Amino acid sequence: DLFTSTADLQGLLETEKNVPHALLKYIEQEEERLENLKKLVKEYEARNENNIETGAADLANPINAFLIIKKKIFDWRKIENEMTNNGAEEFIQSVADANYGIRYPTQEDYTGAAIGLMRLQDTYRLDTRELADGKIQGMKGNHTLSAFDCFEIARAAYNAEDYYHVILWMEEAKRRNELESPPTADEGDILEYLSFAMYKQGNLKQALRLVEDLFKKQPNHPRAKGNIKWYEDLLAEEGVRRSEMRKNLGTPMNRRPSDGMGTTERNTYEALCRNEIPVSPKETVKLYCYYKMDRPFLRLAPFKVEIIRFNPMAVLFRGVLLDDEITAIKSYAQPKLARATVQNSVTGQLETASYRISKSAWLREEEYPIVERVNKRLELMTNLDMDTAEELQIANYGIGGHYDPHFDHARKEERKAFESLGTGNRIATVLFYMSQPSLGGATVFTEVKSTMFPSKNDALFWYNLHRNGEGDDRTRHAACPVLVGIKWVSNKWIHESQQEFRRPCGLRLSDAERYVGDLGGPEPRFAPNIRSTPWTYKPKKSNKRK
Ligand SMILES: O=C(O)CCC(=O)C(=O)O
Ligand SMILES: [Fe+2]
Repeated sequence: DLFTSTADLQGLLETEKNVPHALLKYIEQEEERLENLKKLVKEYEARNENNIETGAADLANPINAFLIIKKKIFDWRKIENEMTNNGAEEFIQSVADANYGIRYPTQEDYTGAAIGLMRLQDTYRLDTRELADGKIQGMKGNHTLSAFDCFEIARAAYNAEDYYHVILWMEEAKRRNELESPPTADEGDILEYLSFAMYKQGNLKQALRLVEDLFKKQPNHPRAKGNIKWYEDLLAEEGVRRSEMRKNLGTPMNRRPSDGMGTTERNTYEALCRNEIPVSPKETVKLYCYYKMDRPFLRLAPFKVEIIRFNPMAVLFRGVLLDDEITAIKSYAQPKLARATVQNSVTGQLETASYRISKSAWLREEEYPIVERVNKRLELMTNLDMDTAEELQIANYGIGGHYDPHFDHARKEERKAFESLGTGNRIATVLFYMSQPSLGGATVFTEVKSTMFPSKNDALFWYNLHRNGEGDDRTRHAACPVLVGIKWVSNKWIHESQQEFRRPCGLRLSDAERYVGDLGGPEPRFAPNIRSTPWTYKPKKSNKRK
């Protein structure tokens, strides 16, 4: 599929160049075929003149008759072959085939793109008309949607039984269709879909009015008349008197359907995506940045660390991936991009899901020296052991691409997760931002309510587990849909095993880092972060001992 990744969509534009060439080749083939057919016509014409005279006599002999039949069959097959063998199928296949260098969108891409647009509309509260005008948060694009485009978006919603969006987009289709000359959509179809969606959303009177409008315009419509009666009967059942059925329509109800997410979480998630939830100055005043120099190498090349949140701690490493490294990593990942999967919490199996729309690829350090270099850097950044970490994952989001709120770590009930890796749970996450979308695409934490907009070259880091090994559910987070622009990220999921001395266990839930690699040394806010104090066991002094 193409809609799940903008990187692949870009490929579509580039490979479109090949279409004229392929079409020309097909036309040449067709011309040759028609020439052959013309030759066959000539042959037949010549033969017929002889045959008609001698043919009748030949038929008397059964052997001759048999041979004539046989010959006719073979002749006819030749014609049939020449006629049907027009290579169109092969041509279509070659165009649809990625091997030819052209990947053509499928119906699924079309639907996926439409659903992505509706997700953007919901998350960022975009007005349907403005969106159709190509306006996004005041920015004017250079394309607008026709009535037919709106109709198609509405139909994608209809197929997903999402009548909320059917109403929004069919109404827009209707409005545009009335302004267009000639109209691009079929008015009858719009009215029929719209009236059905009105009925589904609990607006019987509106449904009746629309279907009557349809009947007025198309008295021979196969369903209009029957539907009028149907809606009238339903209204009567609800105790509406006949004289009232066409009065007091009011504004139609149109409630957004609930998806898998709870309403509260969804509201928080979307508000965070719009960056509408302010952080208290009481919290922000405590934040600071420092140079991480707690490893010998870092004395020469310190990392710039910004603490962006305490409890649970998250930091941003500034400028840890160079532009050239990003370009290289993207190019390695591009041919490997595949639709991102999620783990089924019951079976542990990987599957695709509409709540995660992106494409991703894994890069092995054995294969790419740059990836090896990044892994080494990750060790210096986090002070954690990278031998047990997962390979570097690269992700590119598509139209309205997003990832609904989730945990990176496995929760207690998800026993099967990471079982095959044998390296324990995901202790920490590093998220490199490899591009900066113009609008949207933030990483948001729905429990602690923080929003982080991607900034290219930087990396976000947080611990997923408490020091006692339990999952820290305050790390629940999501990737907001990309509104305008392109989003590339890269994740490193670091695991528990082999961190025994890197991040020693804490006994209480409250044992928490105040900075990256905190082993109990002074806070970098007050002292240079030049040495990680080795972890030592210090028993509490007992009062009783003398
Ligand atoms: O892309 C993002 O902002 C977050 C991605 C993420 O949470 C994930 O891939 O697990
Ligand atoms: Fe995540």
